[in-house]
Formats: sequence, C-alpha cells, structure tokens
Amino acid sequence: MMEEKKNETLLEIKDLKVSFPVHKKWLPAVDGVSLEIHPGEITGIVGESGSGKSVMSQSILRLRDHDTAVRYEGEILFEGENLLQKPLSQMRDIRGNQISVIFQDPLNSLSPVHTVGNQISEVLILHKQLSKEEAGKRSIQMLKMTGIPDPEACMKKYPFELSGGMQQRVMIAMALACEPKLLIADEPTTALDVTIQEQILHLIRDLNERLGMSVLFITHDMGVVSRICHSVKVMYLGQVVEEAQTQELFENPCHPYTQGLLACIPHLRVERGKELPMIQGSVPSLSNIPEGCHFCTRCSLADDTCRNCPPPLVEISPGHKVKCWKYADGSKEREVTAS
Ligand SMILES: Nc1ncnc2c1ncn2[C@@H]1O[C@H](COP(=O)(O)OP(=O)(O)OP(=O)(O)O)[C@@H](O)[C@H]1O
Repeated sequence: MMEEKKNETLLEIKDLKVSFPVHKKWLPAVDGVSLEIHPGEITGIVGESGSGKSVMSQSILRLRDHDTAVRYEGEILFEGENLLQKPLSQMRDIRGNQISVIFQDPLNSLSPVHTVGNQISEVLILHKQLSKEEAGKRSIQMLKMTGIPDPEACMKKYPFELSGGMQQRVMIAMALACEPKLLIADEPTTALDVTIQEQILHLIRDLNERLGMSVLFITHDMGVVSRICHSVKVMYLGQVVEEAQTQELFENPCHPYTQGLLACIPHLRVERGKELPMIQGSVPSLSNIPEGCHFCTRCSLADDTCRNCPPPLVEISPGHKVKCWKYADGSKEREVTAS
C-alpha cells in the first residue's frame, strides 16, 4: 500500500519556463525545469542566489502574478490538474489548504496587528469552515506539535513578542494547520542561528515522517540539503544542472557547479580526500545568460563546445542526471574534477 502511494505523483512540473520583461525582452528566470514530487518525499532545490529557485517555487502557487508581469510556459500539474491554467480565485483555495509555503522571514508572512491565535484560527475558519472554538483548539494543537512550550500563552501573543525561532514555529503551525499535501519551504532556516536552524530542520523532517507531507525545500546550503532532503536538484541560471538521490549526489557529484557548491563544506572536502574546485565569480544576470552551457563563464573546464552549444541533461545512472558536455559524449571517464 505504502509502495503504491510512493509511486503516485503529487506534483509534476513539465518543462517550466518563467519569463520576466527586462529591457523590452522576455527573459527566462526559469528555463525548462522538470520535476516530480511523490507523497512523503522531501525534494531539495539548491543553488546560489539568482539561480531561479524562488521564482520556480513561487510559480507553483502563482505568487508573483499579482505584482509583476510574468509569462509561463510548460505545465505545473498538482494531482493531475494544471495550476497554470487555474484562475487566481481558485489558486486562493489551494494556497494554505493543499499547498502551503514558509519563507525565510516569518515576519513578512505574519500580520503584526493580530495575535498568533487569531491568525492560525483564521486559516482554519476560512479553509476548513471550523467554528471559532474548534479553530482555537486546533490552533493550540498545531502550536504544541511544533514544539512551542506554552501554546495557550503563545496564542495571545503578537508575532513581535516572540523570538525568531518561535516566529518560525508559528509560521510552520499556520502553514500546516490545514494539513497540506505539499509544503514549500523557501530558505526557512537561513536567518536563524545554528541551534535553532537544527531544531527547525528536525521539526520539518519529523512532521514529514509523521504526517506523510511532501516538502519542496529551497536552500543555497548543501549542508542543509544533506540533513533533510531525500533527493536534490541543483539549479543554475534557471536550469537544473544535476539531480540525484541525496546520498548519490554527495558521494558522486558530477557537475562542476555541484562540486563547487560542495567545496563550500570544509569537512566534506577532507572526507573525500580530494580537493573539489571552488567556484569563482557570481551568477550572471538574466540579460547576460551565455549561449551554450549556462555555467561556461565560471567553469575552468569549459571549451568551445560548452561556450556555443547547450548541453543535454544526461542520465548517467538510474535517477542521476547531469547537464554537462563532459558526460554527454559518453566519455564519463574524462576527469571533471579540476586537478
Ligand atoms: N520581476 C522580475 N523581473 C525581472 N527579473 C526578475 C524578477 N524576479 C526575479 N528576477 C530575476 O530572476 C532571477 C532568479 O531569481 P530568484 O529570486 O528565483 O533566485 P534565487 O535562486 O531564489 O535567489 P535568492 O536566494 O536570492 O532568492 C534573478 O536573476 C532575478 O533577478
């Protein structure tokens, strides 16, 4: 039964392209991304700032549609229905109910003028049609589940009266109140100190195991990926450049960009006994996307093929795909790790 569920697809993104108008041209911040999320899975999206992680994840809930001109191509199928074709009024029913999102800064998502209790209750009254009393009881349960020590007292507080870690827990309680099937977590621990970060990661993992909720976890931090994600997609300039199960990606990172991200974790470099190449420079802007491989301007191994032709995404072992010319011509033995 469990196996059957695992094989179902909760979310399927097919060749998604999301473009914004820049200097009178439509430029893609997300450029042909495909992914599948199954029930109960934690899928990580990792990449530096500007790689398109947030645009991609916010597109699922169409969060940019209100305040900016945006063009979508491809499909985002949630339980088989294309969210890109839904009117925004229907998206409101899906947000917070079937798909929830938590962000880096909880204060941006929480209202400063309402108590914690009122805010969580409101979501339940709106989406689950609970009475005020039932919603209050359920809110206390949710706060308890996220490990808030005195949930009854927390209900009466305003967000600014809580610490950063507690605010993040309240946001998680609110996001999970309606038992969504998918949680999008966009850098939820980046602004927190390491001990609180660890607690929040543990909480998300625990809720994922207990409730079977799927998670799309967005981060720039490979260390965080290793602690929470079952599988990972590495994004660079709008494209997935490598994807694999987490353990496989850490044991056998193939794309020079993935290797560069892993080189930022010092203990991993020591464990591997082999220096991984550090990445120089920063992610180019949308108006400076290279013609061939998007990473060629920062790759020490790039040659003319890389500069002129976009590489295909090649499956090098079951479930492990790489978008790099070094793997596309069958010469996998070519040493990708810079010496
Ligand atoms: N409304 C917009 N108009 C033009 N360009 C945009 C718009 N929104 C995002 N971009 C561009 O899209 C690219 C991807 O941005 P995105 O925020 O998804 O990156 P990210 O990987 O999530 O980085 P960060 O972690 O800093 O949020 C960036 O180059 C950004 O400048």
